[in-house]
Amino acid sequence: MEQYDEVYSAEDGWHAIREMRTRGAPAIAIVAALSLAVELQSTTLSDNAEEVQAFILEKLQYLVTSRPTAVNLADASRKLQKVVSGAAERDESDGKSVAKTYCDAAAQMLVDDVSDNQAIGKHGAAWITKTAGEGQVSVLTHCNTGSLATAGYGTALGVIRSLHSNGQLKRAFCTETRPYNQGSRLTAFELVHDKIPATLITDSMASALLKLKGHEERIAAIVVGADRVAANGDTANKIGTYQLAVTARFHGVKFLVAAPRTTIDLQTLSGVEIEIEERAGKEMTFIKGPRFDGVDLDVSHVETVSIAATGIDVWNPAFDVTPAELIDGIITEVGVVEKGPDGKFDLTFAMEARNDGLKPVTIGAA
Ligand SMILES: CSC[C@@H](O)[C@@H](O)C(=O)COP(=O)(O)O
Repeated sequence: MEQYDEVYSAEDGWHAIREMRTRGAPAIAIVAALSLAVELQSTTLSDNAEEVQAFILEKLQYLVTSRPTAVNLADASRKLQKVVSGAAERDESDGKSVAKTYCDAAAQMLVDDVSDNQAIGKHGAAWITKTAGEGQVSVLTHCNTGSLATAGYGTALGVIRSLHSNGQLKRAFCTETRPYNQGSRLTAFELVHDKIPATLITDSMASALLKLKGHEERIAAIVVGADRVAANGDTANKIGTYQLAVTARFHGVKFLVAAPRTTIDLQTLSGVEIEIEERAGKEMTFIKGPRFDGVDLDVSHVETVSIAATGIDVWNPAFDVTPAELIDGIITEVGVVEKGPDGKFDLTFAMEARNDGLKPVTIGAA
């Protein structure tokens, strides 16, 4: 079932993010930025440029409080604040022109995210096929990193889309991604929608999949998204990512992180500095689904049912941090960043690389 929620204000955007009606690091940033753009268009604004600037800054600061782990939102807020400050300082500026500059910059973020994802898909697919050699390959992914988590196309799912459109994909495997089931609800939906050959597994089946079917299915890589990549390459992503990286290393399967550079945070030096969001225990102890009368499912009646003993204590971190040492490459829109001879990632180089065609970069094998 597809349903669209309408967002008219920064407050609507904040709630859509906090309540996870929109989620995924890049999508959170874009929805936040656009929610304020919509509000600006329907608000009677002051003619005074500085007053409008102050209004926008206050709303951006509020939006950033919606969820802590994904850095894209803080990054977008910082960039938009800069754009707005520049507009307010221009001699001829007035309130309306400051608001228009904001709205144009927010709309451009949407456009840029889609093209960045397509470039990520292309670089990731090239790296994987070059590393795996002749023939089609399979890939395992976690959580949802597709059109429902970004402005469109997706990051890790963009790599899968790119492999599929090149005729290089044998099969995509996706985890259920407990406790919120982004894999079975969202990734599986996107894979079925795009008619990509795909198989759903529970999170606990990943090691068995690599051991029992890795060879036969030619599972060349586990590719995941990211909510924040620290300067040393440590990566915060959906809970369960870390254990996938451990099992990938044990089974000799490549482990790749696919993320636009808006997800790379050079201010955060390593994973220990990343704040991990803890969510309500009810996400684990209850599940939503159609009413079941013992024989048939009644899809017209969705109900929430308890799947755990009442009273049990629950720990529900939404993300974990995968140490850089377990990551083989970070796929960005300018190329795949590999470790240098010292065994470390140099993400500064990727952040400085240009993607406007003036100074093409090739990082890694892509
Ligand atoms: C391209 S999205 C990358 C990550 O944001 C994604 O894998 C993820 O962890 C999303 O978490 P969520 O809690 O659903 O917002």
